[in-house]
Amino acid sequence: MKHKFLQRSSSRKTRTGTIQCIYRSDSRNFTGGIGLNRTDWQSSCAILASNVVSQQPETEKANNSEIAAVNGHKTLDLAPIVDQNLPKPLSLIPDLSPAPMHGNQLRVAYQGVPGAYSEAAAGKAYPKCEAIPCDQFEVAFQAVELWLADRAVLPVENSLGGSIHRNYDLLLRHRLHIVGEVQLPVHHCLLVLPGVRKEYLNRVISHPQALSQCELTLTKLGLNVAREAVDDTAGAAEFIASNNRRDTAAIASARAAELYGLQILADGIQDDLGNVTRFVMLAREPIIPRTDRPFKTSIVFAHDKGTSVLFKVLSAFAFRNISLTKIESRPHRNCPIRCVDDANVGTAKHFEYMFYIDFEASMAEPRAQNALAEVQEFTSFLRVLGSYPMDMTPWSPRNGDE
Ligand SMILES: O=C(O)C(=O)Cc1ccccc1
Repeated sequence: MKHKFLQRSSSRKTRTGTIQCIYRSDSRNFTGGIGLNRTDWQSSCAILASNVVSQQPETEKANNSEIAAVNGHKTLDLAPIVDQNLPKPLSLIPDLSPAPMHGNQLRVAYQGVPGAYSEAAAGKAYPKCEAIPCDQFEVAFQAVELWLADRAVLPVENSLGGSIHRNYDLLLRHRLHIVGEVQLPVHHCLLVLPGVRKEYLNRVISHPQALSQCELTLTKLGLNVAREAVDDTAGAAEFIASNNRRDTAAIASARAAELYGLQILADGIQDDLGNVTRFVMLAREPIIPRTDRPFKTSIVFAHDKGTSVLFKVLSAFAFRNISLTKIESRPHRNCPIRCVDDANVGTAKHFEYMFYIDFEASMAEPRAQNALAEVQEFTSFLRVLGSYPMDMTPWSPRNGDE
């Protein structure tokens, strides 16, 4: 895996001819998508498939590697990198010069600097990829939208900390498709400059998820010092090294210690051995759903009014024996509050929500198509975020630690 840098841009490339989302024609307030009056899920899939094949032949190749990678036990194949050679993350894209050609190597944008867990997730999903560090998630999304990268990798949930809500919001704001997932066991270390002892420390810095995943252990270690959140774990390690901070420790990976010349003061400091983060892989085009291996599908929906909508939606899956692996609600950004007039009582305010559901079926399966056709009946907005192979990697506490 090699590195290069991307910068942020305020411009966007216009996209044409692909189905971004499928929702009812009476949906409003949402951009990005082609409305279909009455969903024919079979033909939608066929359209998706023909778009993929005709517009982007490279996707076929990537599909195969996507499917192979999530089912295999691949480890990151990274040669040690000298500090000065480490790339600085993309922050601003000053112009829209065309992306350099990289032959067949898949370019995967991630948020953070080398040594971040997202980089490890990119390596697990696409073992021979070129990982491209970006300073923000927005930049990683833009990198794909502007063809500077082929995939973006996004952490969405953690077994200890739960959903990473901001990233769910990003999925909705952008038009990328989920084309894969990886579950990465996360093994945190406490990193300091060589020779630094616990007693010298007055601050621990890291990504907010890492800080919350290690809270109890830090307290047990007697580290009742200030916690400070930074953008990514490896960035915290880099900060200590480049600023020679002998009063600060970082929570990051062993690989970050190696890359930035830090010492591991404590190893495996996550509060739970089974600390796993789930990442999704995003692409400009969806992959063709298949039925010959376990697939998962992610959807997001909203509803205008009506009672028991959630119950009805859940029953559409339950009646077809489709298991849900996730359900999450987020306040509705475009329409966060609903006022209900009641002549006697006045005006009541209700929060409005977007619901995210992951279910264990492929959009190529009639039962999934039928379930979504039914869900569409009860909802004002429905978007398929992606149908993709499930990460079936057998898991044990030390398997695949980064
Ligand atoms: O900061 C990183 O290294 C990330 O990739 C985000 C993250 C942080 C903590 C656990 C998993 C992912």
